Amino acid sequence: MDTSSSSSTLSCGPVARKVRIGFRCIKSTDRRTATTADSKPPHRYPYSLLRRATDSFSPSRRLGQGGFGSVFSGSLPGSNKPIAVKLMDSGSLQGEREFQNELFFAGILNSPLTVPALGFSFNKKRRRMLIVYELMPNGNLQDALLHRKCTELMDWKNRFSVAVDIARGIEYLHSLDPPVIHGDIKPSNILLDQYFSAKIGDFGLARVKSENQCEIAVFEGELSKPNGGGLEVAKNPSLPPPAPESEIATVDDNGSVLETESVATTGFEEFNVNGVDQSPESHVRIVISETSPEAVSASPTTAPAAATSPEMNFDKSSLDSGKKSSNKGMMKTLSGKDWWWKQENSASESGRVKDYVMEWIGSEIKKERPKSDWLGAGSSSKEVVTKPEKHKKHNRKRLEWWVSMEEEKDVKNAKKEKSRPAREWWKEEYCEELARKKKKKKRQAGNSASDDNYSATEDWWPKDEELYSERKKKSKSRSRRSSKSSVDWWLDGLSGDLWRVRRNSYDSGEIPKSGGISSTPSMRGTVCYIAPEYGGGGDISEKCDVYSFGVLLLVVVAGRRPLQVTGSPMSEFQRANLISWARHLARAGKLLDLVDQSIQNLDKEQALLCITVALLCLQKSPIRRPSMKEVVTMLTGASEPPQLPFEFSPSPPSRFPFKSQRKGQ
Ligand SMILES: Nc1ncnc2c1ncn2[C@@H]1O[C@H](COP(=O)(O)OP(=O)(O)OP(=O)(O)O)[C@@H](O)[C@H]1O
Repeated sequence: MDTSSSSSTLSCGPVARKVRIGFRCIKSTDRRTATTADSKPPHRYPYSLLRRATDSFSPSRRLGQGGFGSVFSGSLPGSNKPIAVKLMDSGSLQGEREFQNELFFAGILNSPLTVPALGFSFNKKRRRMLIVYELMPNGNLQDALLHRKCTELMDWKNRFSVAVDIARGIEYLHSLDPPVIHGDIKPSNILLDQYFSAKIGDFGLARVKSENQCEIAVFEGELSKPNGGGLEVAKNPSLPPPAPESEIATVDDNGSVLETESVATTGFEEFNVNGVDQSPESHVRIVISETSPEAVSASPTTAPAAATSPEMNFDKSSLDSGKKSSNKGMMKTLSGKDWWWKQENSASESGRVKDYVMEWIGSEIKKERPKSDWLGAGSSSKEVVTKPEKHKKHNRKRLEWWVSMEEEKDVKNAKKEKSRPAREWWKEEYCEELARKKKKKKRQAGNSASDDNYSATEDWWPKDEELYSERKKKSKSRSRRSSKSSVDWWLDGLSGDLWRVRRNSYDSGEIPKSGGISSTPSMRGTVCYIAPEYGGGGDISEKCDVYSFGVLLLVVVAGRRPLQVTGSPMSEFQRANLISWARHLARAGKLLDLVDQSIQNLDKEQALLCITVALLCLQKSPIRRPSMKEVVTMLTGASEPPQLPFEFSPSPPSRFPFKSQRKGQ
């Protein structure tokens, strides 16, 4: 593996510590190879051993609380390697599913950029599930940066290094085939080792990109022109176009078909929804790629959708060969990491993950499984069963045990979510527009507020009709909220039941805690970090992680939460929403105002670069966001970031949203 890192001794802080400040140079391909080669099934530890190792899960050893339980520090007898034991509380089906998910990914991921998992344990009697990780001595980034304010992280070089580590980590996940989407990128899921190197953790909500998911690729400028030629012109204005399916098969070295790929092209107007402009240079290509059955099974909630094979137009010319070959390699990677399914054949003693999950949920699955299951066994759909299809079916059958009782509910929930209208109120980028219109109306009505500051602020926080009506419906909660200010109400909207996402006050800011528990059923992601399209019930894609990374990058640079209401004067109030604030500063040409004042040895250029990259990642339209690969090249200086979109270009002070429009006209 091509891994190199440089270290230097940090002069700040009470004790000089060795902190890595260089960048590891790990190519994606190297990582994949390394992952395959080093991969070992997680070890199954006796429950009693882990209980002893953590002093019976002593509160004094508690490192933190997550969505499905607590994490404890400990040490195994005869080993000087400290461990972190994640203990799932009993009785939570959601937690159970996340646990299985996390364990699955713990087994297939093996990179210096992710938190290393050592094994797992299970106690049937107590209904306890445990995952054992290497202990990350510097805890999570949220805590280190915002609570403990570690001196190490007050040095710009280290902070920037953390940002690059995270970007590389996500890039690594996306570079796998099929790509792994983390789905919950946020500072508390980033853990710091003894050198303050950042590693991605908590794969409870991670997903392998599903079979039918659209991979949206946008190429801009040079990138948009394959072979330096002209733009590909969209042929199919609608998605999915009714046409016979065409496929490309990816074969392994022995000539066996590993996967097939159906491809379609479409016009960018397809994505030109919600008034998002597409630059003339942009175009969109949609690749509908099939993943392996293993991948489908790893993604319980997305799998049902994957069962229905879409009929897509196929445009061979639009397939780039690089993609095909990389797919081939990556498919092999996943197959090579097939320990999960192959454990039956292994001579391994107690490390039978499958057995243990069978033990845990097997009988319940039999009881609860629907007759026509989406994994293929009871499929009634008309299909010509080709050899590879047969092979797939066989695999699918083998994986049936993966289905948990919650699946059916999830499918229903997902359908409901999709039929719901997009949350208008999330469209922060249009807040300004709204604010302008409202102001104009007010003025026309002769109600121009005497206090400019007040009216600006009021407009700045969007009032959403939908939220308003939902609020009306919920009379109980309304009466509780009535005593709060409008901002409290808005914050409640963010954290509350309108989005069924993981909630974590710890991450987003001032949202009230609910006993420290951050998980809620169904949808994924954490408020403030979740991409708007996903919150609206859209498909999860790599671009969701890109968005979350954008928020995280701003948090790293600004040293504050994405939502922070201090209760101080109106001027503070305007900065409460970090994303909006960053956008406003971009327009005002004052991006550096966002930078954490406590940072030492600031490299202004790098800081500007980070904010610029963050704003690119935070574009509402997923297709306009850069890929993580592009993010890494920009952050490491291997490529120049493109110009910020027009709406972020500095404009005369009159356009600054918090000042009177009239003055500027
Ligand atoms: N390997 C580890 N080493 C050190 N601390 C850890 C480790 N794993 C987890 N922790 C600590 O335990 C906390 C809880 O972790 P967990 O992944 O369960 O939940 P979370 O990410 O904080 O919350 P959520 O479930 O909402 O995503 C983390 O924030 C971190 O502080």
